[in-house]
Amino acid sequence: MTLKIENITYYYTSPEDYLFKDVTEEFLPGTMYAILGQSGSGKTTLLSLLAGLDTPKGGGISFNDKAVKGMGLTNYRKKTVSTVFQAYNLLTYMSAFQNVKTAVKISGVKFPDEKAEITEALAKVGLGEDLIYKSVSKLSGGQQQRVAIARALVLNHEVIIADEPTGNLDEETTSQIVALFKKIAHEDNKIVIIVTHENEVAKSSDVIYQLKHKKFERQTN
Ligand SMILES: Nc1ncnc2c1ncn2[C@@H]1O[C@H](COP(=O)(O)OP(=O)(O)OP(=O)(O)O)[C@@H](O)[C@H]1O
Repeated sequence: MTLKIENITYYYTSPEDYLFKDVTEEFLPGTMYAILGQSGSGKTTLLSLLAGLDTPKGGGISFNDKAVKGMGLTNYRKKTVSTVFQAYNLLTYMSAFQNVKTAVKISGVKFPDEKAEITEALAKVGLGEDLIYKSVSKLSGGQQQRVAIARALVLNHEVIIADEPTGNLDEETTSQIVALFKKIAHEDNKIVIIVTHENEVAKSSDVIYQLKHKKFERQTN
């Protein structure tokens, strides 16, 4: 299982004004990656390519040696990759359980015992039955981010991508969420890729990519 980017190039307006060019990397299961870089360096752009929300201007992305473009971006998003955002992006008038259930419904996946799958995903992120039926608007920021992570986990996708997932959280909650992502990478053998500007998050990752001067520098912790 590998997610590969091969010679990818991206720019918004003109090719001369590229954000990155000819970047080749391989992302492996069981590994937590952090993407660091200054504001405006292109971290979110790279993530949107890895998440199948956009395609590179040059080069290609493949999963298990199949081109993402060939399988179709929607298909790739539905089957392979789940995304977690800084702002949680939950339906706040619904409970945690309903938020995860909605994601399952949208995906079209049919579980033999849906309730058990949803409850298990929520339990995995540390949310028990006392919390999962409450409106998410009544949960703390850290708990809401856990709901968003459970929503990403329930479909059992191989790639979990997160854009500044701890950006709204305090230090202690950040450590807990980072530990959770690490557990998902190491114990569930997933490819976890996190964009962050926080050194604390980067330090806990297995591999750091630093977007610097339009190039990626790779560093192993
Ligand atoms: N839709 C767009 N059209 C044109 N330029 C864009 C667009 N989206 C982003 N950019 C520009 O591309 C550059 C990279 O943006 P991106 O959001 O990927 O950076 P980032 O490293 O994630 O930044 P931050 O840490 O501030 O979120 C920025 O200069 C930004 O202004």
